[in-house]
Amino acid sequence: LTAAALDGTPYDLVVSAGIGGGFQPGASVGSLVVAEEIVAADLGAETDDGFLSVTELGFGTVRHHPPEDLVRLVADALGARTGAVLTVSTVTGTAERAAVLRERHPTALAEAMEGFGVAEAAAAHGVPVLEVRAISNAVGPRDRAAWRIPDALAALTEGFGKLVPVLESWNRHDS
Ligand SMILES: O=C(O)c1cccc(C(=O)CC[C@H]2O[C@@H](n3cnc4c(=O)[nH]cnc43)[C@H](O)[C@@H]2O)c1
Repeated sequence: LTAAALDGTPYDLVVSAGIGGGFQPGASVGSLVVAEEIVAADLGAETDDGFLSVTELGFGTVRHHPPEDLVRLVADALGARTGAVLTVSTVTGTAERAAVLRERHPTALAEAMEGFGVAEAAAAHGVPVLEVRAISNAVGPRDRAAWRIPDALAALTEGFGKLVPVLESWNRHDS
């Protein structure tokens, strides 16, 4: 982003894409999710009164919002669901942790590990961001053998084929 800006050829859009865990039953394995919100779900502090996000602690943000019109257009083109995509630094591996995340983020459809960092970089450059996740596994008790990474990557590849015309015709100033 910095090099492109310095070159005088800045990007119009940043896309964070990859596989992710899906909260059930909303995001089944093999489906696609487009983020309405990109949320840093574990950035903050544990206290006697529970988890406090950095925003609640008085600094920073834990949410970025992709352009609403673009999210709708992309989700329609891909046949994807839309919801919050959580960024976590530890892959959820228990039903208890999944329930905590669901309670804190009722609109969450997926979790992954990169989206918030990518969105922070995009925001620092004033560039809009989009996050697309192909669901490779259910969020919950760890069952590595049940991850379907090739299927998810195939779904993502197919989705990207449909994404190009949408991105090419999108005018960010419509949003
Ligand atoms: O647990 C393992 O043995 C293991 C082996 C290979 C890769 C991993 C990963 O955790 C890959 C993380 C990678 O995939 C995204 N991802 C996919 N599913 C999830 C999830 O349920 N929760 C968080 N991240 C997930 C993530 O964005 C990374 O790019 C583990």
